[in-house]
Amino acid sequence: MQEAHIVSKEKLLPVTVLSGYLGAGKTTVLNHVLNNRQGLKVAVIVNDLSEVNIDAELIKEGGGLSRTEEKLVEMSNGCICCTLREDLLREVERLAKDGRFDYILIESTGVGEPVPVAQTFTYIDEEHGIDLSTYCRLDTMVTVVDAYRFWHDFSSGETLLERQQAVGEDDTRDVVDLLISQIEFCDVLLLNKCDLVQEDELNELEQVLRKLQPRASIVRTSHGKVEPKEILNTGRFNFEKASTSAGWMQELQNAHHTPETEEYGISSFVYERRRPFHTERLTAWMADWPEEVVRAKGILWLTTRNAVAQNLSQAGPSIQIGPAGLWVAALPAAEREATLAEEPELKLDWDPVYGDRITKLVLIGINMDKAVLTEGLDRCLLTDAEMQSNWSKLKDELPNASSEQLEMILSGSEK
Ligand SMILES: Nc1nc2c(ncn2[C@@H]2O[C@H](COP(=O)(O)OP(=O)(O)OP(=O)(O)O)[C@@H](O)[C@H]2O)c(=O)[nH]1
Repeated sequence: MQEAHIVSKEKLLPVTVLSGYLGAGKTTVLNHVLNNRQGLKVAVIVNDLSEVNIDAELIKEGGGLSRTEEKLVEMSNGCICCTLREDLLREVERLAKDGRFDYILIESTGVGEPVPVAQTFTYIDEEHGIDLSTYCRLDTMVTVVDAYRFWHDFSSGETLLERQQAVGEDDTRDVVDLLISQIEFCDVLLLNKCDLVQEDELNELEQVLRKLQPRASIVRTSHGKVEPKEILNTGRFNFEKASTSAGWMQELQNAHHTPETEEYGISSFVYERRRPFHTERLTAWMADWPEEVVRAKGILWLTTRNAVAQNLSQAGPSIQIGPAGLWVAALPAAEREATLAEEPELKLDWDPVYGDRITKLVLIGINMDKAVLTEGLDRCLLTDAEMQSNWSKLKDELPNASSEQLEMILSGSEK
């Protein structure tokens, strides 16, 4: 029988997770905090993809942990966001039940995604019957950004596999997509290695990060020297807020339009149209992606995939398009009515002719010319004459139109 373990909310063990790309300075931050932790008894979990846990060695050498009173848990040969998720659950449960610690600090691998790690603390794991929220609370998600290498990594166009940093053979992520996912889901951004970057460049980078992630506090550090109170016991984590904190999402929901920064020309806007794209023209436009657009994200209406809304996600040179789900307008009548009855808010933005079909794209960039970009995208929309033509003759050379999707498009299309 499972031992009952009920802890009052104030006594829940706080947890801080450090994420950030390889070499950004996570271990350096960890060592600094351990050496300045003001009497807190800390348990540290260090995750390394390889068999040899180098970071754990660096922490032992760092001398910030008391050998008798504290604990260093090494989790090697996998990633706590995927292959070692169960091990993470069990370790955290064990450390919390131990009752000796005031805090758990976790250093994720440089290639780890923060969302699944946060989910581990937020949701009951039905499979293993572990509910970490009865023992501990996720206090702060921290992302360490390497101010010196940021733009190099952001614009490299390389995949993790090409850099031999992938979690496995099927890990097809681009370096930039990983950087973006770490920045867009966090409570605190540590802009580290500031000693290596000019003030002006730092100001610009900070403004870009602020646009990409308006909710997080941004702290500049050199050699990981951060005030522990910036990342411990901040009480900042909130899954709901973190999940919707990305700059593009805030912009899309119109909740938070951060003003343009004149000095560095960093801005954002939403491109919204109730007319589908001519897929070939849009593909050509995207192939020559305007490099002043740093991040674009949103939903596309493509003529050649008229039944399925498409997600577009771009960061630097990485552009991904994939199905987001059927437009409600493409559902058979009975299903459509049922969906509208269930989700009446859909009616608020329902077009009498096109239903929920729409393109809504957030563009974030440096020195963007909104008029030029808007004109460029408008030229990719169907013309009035094309709107009247037979859309099934239009070509679609986007790579991920699987036959299954195309089938849905053909049978679901009302055109
Ligand atoms: N100049 C400079 N070097 C730094 C700074 N922070 C860390 N470093 C160095 O950068 C290198 C990587 O730092 P780590 O702390 O090991 O980075 P990490 O994010 O833990 O790296 P992985 O565990 O490989 O993902 C080390 O050689 C550090 O000494 C900094 O602010 N300035």
